[in-house]
Amino acid sequence: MTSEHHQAAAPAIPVHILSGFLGSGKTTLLMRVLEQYRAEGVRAAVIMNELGEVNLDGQLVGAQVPMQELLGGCICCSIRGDLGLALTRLVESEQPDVIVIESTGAANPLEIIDGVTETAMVARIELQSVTVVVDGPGLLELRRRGGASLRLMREQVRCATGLLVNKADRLDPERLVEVQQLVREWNPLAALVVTEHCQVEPGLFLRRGPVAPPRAAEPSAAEPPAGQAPIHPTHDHVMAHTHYFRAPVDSEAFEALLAGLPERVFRAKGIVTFRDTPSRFLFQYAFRESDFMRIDPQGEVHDVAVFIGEHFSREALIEQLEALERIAAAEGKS
Ligand SMILES: Nc1nc2c(ncn2[C@@H]2O[C@H](COP(=O)(O)OP(=O)(O)OP(=O)(O)O)[C@@H](O)[C@H]2O)c(=O)[nH]1
Repeated sequence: MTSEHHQAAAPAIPVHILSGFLGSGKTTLLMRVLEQYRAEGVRAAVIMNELGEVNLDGQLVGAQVPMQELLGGCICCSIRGDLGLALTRLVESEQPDVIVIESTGAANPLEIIDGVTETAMVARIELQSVTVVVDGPGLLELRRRGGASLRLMREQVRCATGLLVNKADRLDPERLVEVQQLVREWNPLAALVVTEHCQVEPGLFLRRGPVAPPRAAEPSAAEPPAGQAPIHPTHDHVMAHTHYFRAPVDSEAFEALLAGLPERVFRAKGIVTFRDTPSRFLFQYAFRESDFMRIDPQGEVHDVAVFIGEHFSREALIEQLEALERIAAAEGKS
């Protein structure tokens, strides 16, 4: 029974899930949507889930937007119970007009959909959409390599009610068509737009109002086609390493470290202080592209870097990071 049939009951709060592979542009889209909500006077609340121990993207969300953080694990498994708790807490304390859940890029959206719908039995919420941001060049790279991450990306695409094929600026027209065809093969039903930096028309995604219920496109996840590996996504293979910097580092050496990251590290982000420039930076790295943004963090925020990828050598990375700190310390003394 819908809420209209209950004169006394307040309408359910729409919940939108924002999913997509590591570094695809979820936070970029979230910022746009929050800006839109703000302009329209819609009170939004956000749940952010990060694999690392710190929420760097949370730095970008303004203090006026109520936010619950689920850190150090993935909502679809290790901290799934926390999702229900975070949702009920937001409903009770903030009574927002809308709730957006940004999942980790490693999450299986089916599990999150389950988590939200389970909570909807006890809290006044209603799942309205699952928007998935696809990293265009990243998808082609993963397709070349195959494996568990490709299967996870496919599962995310299958669950979507809305799809953004993002980073179109980094694809030539043929490759862009290739990505669209692949995505359409996996999910023929969802609304699909091609974007650069998640620029979508206002109102296209994460809106209030009914949408088709999320469902996995055929063939179903439970029944993989004969001869194929089961497509139950697993992200046991995805690991995160969090490094807290003990000292400012040299900017060129740091950029060289990012440029030389092994292929298996898909994603890195963090806050760094460089010894050779005056301000602090939020850095982003996804599929070999890096980006630096000057920031002035509120409160006490450590310099930290989170690296996410598939079976990479944690020891080798730690050694490189420590070498960076040692060089900076030695040069500081001389
Ligand atoms: N070239 C290019 N870069 C983009 C585009 N969209 C986003 N980016 C960049 O990609 C990086 C990752 O973007 P985010 O929005 O943080 O991605 P995310 O999916 O939230 O990342 P995780 O939360 O770590 O999984 C940032 O440096 C963005 O500026 C795009 O269309 N083109």
